[in-house]
Amino acid sequence: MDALTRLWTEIEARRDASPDESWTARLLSKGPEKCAEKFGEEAVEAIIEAVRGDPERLTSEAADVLYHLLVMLAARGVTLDDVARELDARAGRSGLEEKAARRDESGGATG
Ligand SMILES: N=c1c2ncn([C@@H]3O[C@H](COP(=O)(O)OP(=O)(O)OP(=O)(O)O)[C@@H](O)[C@H]3O)c2ncn1[C@@H]1O[C@H](COP(=O)(O)O)[C@@H](O)[C@H]1O
Repeated sequence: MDALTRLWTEIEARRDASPDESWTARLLSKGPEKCAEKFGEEAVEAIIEAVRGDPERLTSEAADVLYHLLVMLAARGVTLDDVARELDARAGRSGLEEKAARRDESGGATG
């Protein structure tokens, strides 16, 4: 089992745990908005470490980001499988190609 799948399984298993015993349960009990806020904070911390350029600290912050991303998804009923399917659907299509297609659809607006 890969690390993300293991983590997702643990998060799902903590849904009904006591908020006194589980950080995941505590976060989920505060609602999706709080989970989203926490994800945002962790993302900013990862950005700071990416700019500073310390690989070990960035690795640690990236792990926090991935954990809090999964909790945010769980709070809104989106599964890791849902995201994996979306990624698979994009496989093999260059981001540049996808952006060009969107530009054509919107009549030439750039971004
Ligand atoms: N991967 C994680 C994980 N990453 C981060 N965190 C917690 O996220 C919390 C972040 O809180 P804070 O913002 O207060 O911490 P911080 O970012 O250091 O902020 P400052 O203190 O710097 O302000 C900390 O309590 C971390 O321990 C995690 N908590 C749990 N997991 C996984 O989830 C599983 C279930 O954990 P529980 O739900 O706690 O049983 C664990 O076995 C782990 O695998």
